[in-house]
Amino acid sequence: MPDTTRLRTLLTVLRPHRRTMLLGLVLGLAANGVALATPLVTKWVLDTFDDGVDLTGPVAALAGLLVVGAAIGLWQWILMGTLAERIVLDARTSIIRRYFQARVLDLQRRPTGELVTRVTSDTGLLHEASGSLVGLINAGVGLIGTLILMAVLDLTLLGCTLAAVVVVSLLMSWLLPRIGVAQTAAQEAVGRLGAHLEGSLRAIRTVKASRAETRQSDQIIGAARDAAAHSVRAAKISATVWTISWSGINLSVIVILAVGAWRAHQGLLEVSTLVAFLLYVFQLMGPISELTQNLTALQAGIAAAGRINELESIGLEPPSEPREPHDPARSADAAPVLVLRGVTARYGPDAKPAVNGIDLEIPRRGHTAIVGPSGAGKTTLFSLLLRFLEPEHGRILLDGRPYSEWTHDQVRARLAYVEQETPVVPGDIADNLRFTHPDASDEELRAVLAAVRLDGLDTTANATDVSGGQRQRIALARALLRTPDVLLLDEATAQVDGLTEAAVQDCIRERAAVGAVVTIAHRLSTVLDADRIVVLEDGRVRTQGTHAELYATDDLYRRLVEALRIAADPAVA
Ligand SMILES: Nc1ncnc2c1ncn2[C@@H]1O[C@H](COP(=O)(O)OP(=O)(O)OP(=O)(O)O)[C@@H](O)[C@H]1O
Repeated sequence: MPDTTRLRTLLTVLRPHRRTMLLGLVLGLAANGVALATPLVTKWVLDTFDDGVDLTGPVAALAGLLVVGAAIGLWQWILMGTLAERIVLDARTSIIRRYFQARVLDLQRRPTGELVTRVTSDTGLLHEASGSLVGLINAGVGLIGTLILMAVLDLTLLGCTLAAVVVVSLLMSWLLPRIGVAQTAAQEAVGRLGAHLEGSLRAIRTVKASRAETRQSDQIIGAARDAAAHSVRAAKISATVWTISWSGINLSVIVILAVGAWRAHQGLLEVSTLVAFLLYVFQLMGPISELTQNLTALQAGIAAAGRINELESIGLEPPSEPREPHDPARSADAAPVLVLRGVTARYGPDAKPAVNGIDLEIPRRGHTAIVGPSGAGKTTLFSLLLRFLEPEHGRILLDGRPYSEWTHDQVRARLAYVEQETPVVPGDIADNLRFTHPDASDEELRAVLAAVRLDGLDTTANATDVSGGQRQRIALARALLRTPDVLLLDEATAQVDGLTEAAVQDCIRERAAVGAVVTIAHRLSTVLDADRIVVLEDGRVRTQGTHAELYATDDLYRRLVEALRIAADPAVA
């Protein structure tokens, strides 16, 4: 991304705060004015001292300047510090909201850890950058103001100073862009570090069982080393710029002292003027170091803004505009609740269709089981029903109305989904059960826990402290709270205990008596229990019917059932 685009992104982030920045700038300029006046007032004190007149006025002016300067400086510091925090918070808020409005597949395409570092680490860099524009203008004005006042005091001495300023400026324009490059590289390494670390911690059991701890940690530490190496490079360049600037100014102080002393000796310059001039030379260090620091911060901010801007490429789900609410009375009881007509979908423009011309009706009541070989499109079908993925061709209808006439929210409010992996969300078991319906009463929680045979489970326990089977039943209980119209259940492939299997079975049966249940069936008992079975193959509906019909007529179905039978009862093998 070109630097101008990144800079524009940074400016977009800063724009809402322009008023505060303007106030910061005004305060900065006022502080600058006070600082610029101080040497002249000092000269006035010295001159008055020489003349032997009453010193009260000049000294009071000098003291007043110091107090006012300190007060303005303090105000500006707090103002800009608060602004910086607000800008970081705004950036974090907008990214977090964007993540949760994003299309599921767009989000899942990126490593989670990388997405996390954009919120935690990249936004942090905006902190320094937020004040940098104000700082740069302030420092520029301070620099020019100092040079003008130096010109007023003595042109010859100004010549010596300018030589140092020119050398320092050239050096900065050469070295500063390199700091930006190093910082971008460091941030990218931090992103890789986050992605790798998150993935490895998530798979910690596999990592340990594979005795891959050292290999994994070495790889992750490699990313950390990269980040450190790039940051060290940035630090070295900063240090070089800083040291050479300091030395240049120090050298010019010595030259100015020598030239000034000689000129004072010749009677061409008053000693008080030399003192004031030297004070300006020391003050010059302020704007110069401010310029260096702010340019460095700006480079870091531009790098961060660039990385934050990349998140714009994450596609969002269309916003949910309130439309005509669902009227259950209007939907004919006999009509299917969900209908797919010629639905084709793919995961990328060049990918082959994951489902192809699917025609399917889900009756308002009863259990429909989806079976098919791996990669047949079962999960894709669920993603389409849940609107994680949009069809390329064809339509999906809910209560006879196409999905396009419902909001994402309205569709999802009618469905309950139990994932195969059955993840628990952060919090205790009660939080997990109330995840879809936060207002559910304790009574309701007890009822669904009883339904999945987890009565007596301590709902205040941490949700991660439960067994795999319990986790599946908690996920099912969450889906059963407040009776959904359609229960979508992606059955776990892992073997579960008999009690869990029986509990799941009973729940499916009870739900199917009053509503629609669609399962991606991985268990023989689920298939045998279904009212209707849909066989998917290569993204198409191969056939559908009851177990008896399909077993008699379809080979693929027979083979799938045999495989499940062997899995269910290894003794058969
Ligand atoms: N996120 C994805 N990105 C790209 N392609 C995908 C993605 N998910 C699935 N596919 C592809 O879409 C096709 C259908 O996959 P899907 O996951 O729907 O199959 P499935 O029947 O659920 O398989 P399994 O039983 O193994 O879970 C496969 O060819 C798969 O490679």
